[in-house]
Amino acid sequence: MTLNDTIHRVTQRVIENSRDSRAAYLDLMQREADSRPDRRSVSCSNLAHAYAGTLHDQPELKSGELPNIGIVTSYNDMLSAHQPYGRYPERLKIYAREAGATAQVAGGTPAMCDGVTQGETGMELSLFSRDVIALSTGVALSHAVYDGALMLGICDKIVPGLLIGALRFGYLPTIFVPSGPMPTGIPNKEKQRVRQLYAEGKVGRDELLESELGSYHSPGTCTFYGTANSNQMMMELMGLHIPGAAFVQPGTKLRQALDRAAVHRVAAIGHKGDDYRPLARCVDENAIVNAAIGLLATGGSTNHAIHIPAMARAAGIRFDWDDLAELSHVVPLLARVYPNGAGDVNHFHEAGGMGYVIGELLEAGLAHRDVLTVSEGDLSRYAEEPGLDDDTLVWRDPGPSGNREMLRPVSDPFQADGGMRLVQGNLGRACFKSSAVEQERWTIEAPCRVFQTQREVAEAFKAGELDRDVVVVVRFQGPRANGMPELHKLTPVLGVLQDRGYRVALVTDGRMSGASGKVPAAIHCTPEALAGGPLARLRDGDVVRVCAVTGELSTNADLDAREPVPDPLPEAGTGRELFAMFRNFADGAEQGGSAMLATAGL
Ligand SMILES: O=C(O)[C@H](O)[C@@H](O)[C@H](O)[C@H](O)COP(=O)(O)O
Ligand code: SF4
Repeated sequence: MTLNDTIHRVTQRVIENSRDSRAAYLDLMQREADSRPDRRSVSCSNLAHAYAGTLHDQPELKSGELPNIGIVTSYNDMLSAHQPYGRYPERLKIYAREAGATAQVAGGTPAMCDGVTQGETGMELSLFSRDVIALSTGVALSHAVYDGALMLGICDKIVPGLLIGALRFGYLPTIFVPSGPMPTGIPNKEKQRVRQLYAEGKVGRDELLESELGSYHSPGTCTFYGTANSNQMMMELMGLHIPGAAFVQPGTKLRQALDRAAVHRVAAIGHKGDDYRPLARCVDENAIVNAAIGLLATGGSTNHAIHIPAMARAAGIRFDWDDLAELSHVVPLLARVYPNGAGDVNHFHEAGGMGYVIGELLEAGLAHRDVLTVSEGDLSRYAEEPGLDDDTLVWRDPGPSGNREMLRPVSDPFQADGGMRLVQGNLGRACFKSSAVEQERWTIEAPCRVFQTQREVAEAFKAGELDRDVVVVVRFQGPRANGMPELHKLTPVLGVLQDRGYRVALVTDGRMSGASGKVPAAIHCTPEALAGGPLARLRDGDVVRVCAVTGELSTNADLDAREPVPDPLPEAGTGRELFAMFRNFADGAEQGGSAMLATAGL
């Protein structure tokens, strides 16, 4: 099947817009590769420092003949998703020895859980933690003694941060190693129901905690299709996983076989072999467009409207929301996973999962087959699903959808177009995740109430002031104002208002969680309110229109005739004062909201 025209056109535009920056990136990677032909060019005292801690592997390392793999781990056991990584390094080192290689933990990165910081001040560090992770990855790999890299990370900011960091060492072959979702707990919709009851004061804290623990109950990634699981989807579509590794649960034999395969594979695709697959060449314009296509076809997290442009920049590629919106016109919605549907990622995986989605997209000419992956060949391998035949890892055709409530073919999708729309007008440009919102709510026009904190919204709700058709505006939540927190704690409140029969929408320059949905929301509004953006000129009662059908985000108020309200002062506490440089130099959400990339001139 030939490639869809629109996808072809968008990709050509991305290539054209990236011509100079991509050439400069590839040139730098080539120079980096050429300047490190061999570890034996590193001085002996430097090497001795690198090897001193690796008692088992010193003889092999000394020979300088075997590939040495750097592991970058984001392990901590506060993130349920990352808890399984605690034991990974020792196992990965054993697998490396089997493959005639050595492995070292090159370094660790922080990893924060947005589930823990949701609605708290710690959330104001969250987006910038991606750049801290990229910097930490850079620090880890700056010890130039590696021939390949393995990235251990799953959750929201971690995968984008690892990828951004690793791309600056893109001459190394690099594989992402997920550790899989936790088993299904209580249905996510039930969890949401109890939250709404709590917001209305109808159940108490004990009942709420019981329900939350029924959902988040053991090690593994949380099972909603939020940012973490969207990351896993993207790594498949970019060909950076062992095919089908995304959603295999921790502690299973299959998981172990996939981890083992990742180590064997990264040892085989280094520059000394005859199948060199450096990260810089894997992540090209086709791969970035594929990531966006996957996001749209599966109704993935809105956070990736920020992360994809940021990841692309690290590879010298320019990708923006016009590209995303144009792709969204032609990429059908093939999956409905909570918050866009009832089932979770385990159900999605059982129904055919990523193998099915990628197979459908490739078959219909809706994704680039032609990408260099870390596996053999092109993206076709990712249309298969892994399994065990006795103890041998095999890949099979996933067959038809095992559950048409959550996974559908291109010939009969949930929606003819993708799950994300661009809305724009005199209030700026914003993202609207249409996949989670009922179509009759795609247009909301109502007088607005303007807030500057989530807490103020909750108070107005409790006081009954929001019991009407309303566009809730929460401003000064952009990257430069306060680090662009997720405002997911608004979901139960706005959900209750919607369920009471009101027409409600949210407009904000902040983010929502990948777990948010249901309520129409124009988010990541850019330019942000700080320093005079249009949201800073809105007043209570102005009529605001959000329309995902026509792509509008506007008000009938004469904004030009008004002065913006003054910027709030930055707040201190929970370490926020340390992040001033990230806030001060961050660029817009559409560019990735990154001070690191902006000041690096990338
Ligand atoms: O973007 C995301 O996917 C979120 O950051 C997610 O990781 C977060 O932790 C949720 O806010 C928790 O979701 P619940 O509200 O369902 O607990
Ligand atoms: S998926 Fe979200 S809530 Fe779950 S561990 Fe990761 S960051 Fe935390």
